Amino acid sequence: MSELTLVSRNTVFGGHHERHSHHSRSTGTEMTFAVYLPPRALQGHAVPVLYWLSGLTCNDENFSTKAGAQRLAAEWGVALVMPDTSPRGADVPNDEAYDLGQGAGFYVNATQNPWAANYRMYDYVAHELPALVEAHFPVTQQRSIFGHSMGGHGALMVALKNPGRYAAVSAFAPIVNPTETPWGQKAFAAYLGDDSALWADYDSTLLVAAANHKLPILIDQGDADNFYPQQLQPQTFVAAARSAGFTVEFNLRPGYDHSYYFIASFIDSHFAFHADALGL
Ligand SMILES: N[C@@H](CCC(=O)N[C@@H](CSC=O)C(=O)NCC(=O)O)C(=O)O
Repeated sequence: MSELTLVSRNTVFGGHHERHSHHSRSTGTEMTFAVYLPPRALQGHAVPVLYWLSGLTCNDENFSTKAGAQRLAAEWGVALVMPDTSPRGADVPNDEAYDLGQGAGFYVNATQNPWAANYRMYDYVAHELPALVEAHFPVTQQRSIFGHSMGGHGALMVALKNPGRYAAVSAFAPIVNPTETPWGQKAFAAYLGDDSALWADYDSTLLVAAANHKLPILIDQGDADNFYPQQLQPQTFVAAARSAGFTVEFNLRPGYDHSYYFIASFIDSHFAFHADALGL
């Protein structure tokens, strides 16, 4: 278990918003993540954890500073964990495009060079980070997960691949079918190779059809999102999930785009959804 180095701590809504760095055995790099500990945790109670996965170009700070989530985490008494979206560093492979390389790890374990050595974000967010969080902070083993865009893909995919680990999953404008849409096809070809049959293991729309554990799912999508429907296609996932017997709430939000303004507008309902699933 790696040691944590405290990077910063801010008091917000009576809790602590902390950034920590540590050596990751998954990525072989120094990783930074943020955790929000609500007042209830600071008072000595173990609290459930809500994991947030961000989208392309983000690190742990986008959601921390733009979504308004700490007020809700304080009110509901849940910890929030916000990882980076890729390994980083001068020695870590990168690409000049915003949708590949640093800031664009797609939450997969890369098998192709030059990415394979460091781009193991599936192992990081699904296994290493939860173990680290549960060892270092006053949290229970109750978990839930949500995310945005590339992080919405990550949240749905990680939840579906780990039955019973998460109480619920929700997403804002998720990339639900990366094997069939341009962002996903580009990233999966680079990270996983040209054999598209090997991509299915990370595609939520394909995973949901075969999933036995039916956790509740919530998806919000803005209809003024400039990446909708070309990159996102949430209705494809919703149809597959409902056919497989999942309960899915899907909201198409008139006038909303892909930004954190959209996320901030509906973050309350995502917290209420996860709180209900966590029995809060
Ligand atoms: N720079 C790109 C668009 C990048 C972008 O919109 N990133 C989104 C996530 S998109 C899917 O994963 C984001 O969350 N950005 C960070 C923010 O704080 O808004 C372009 O120009 O098209």
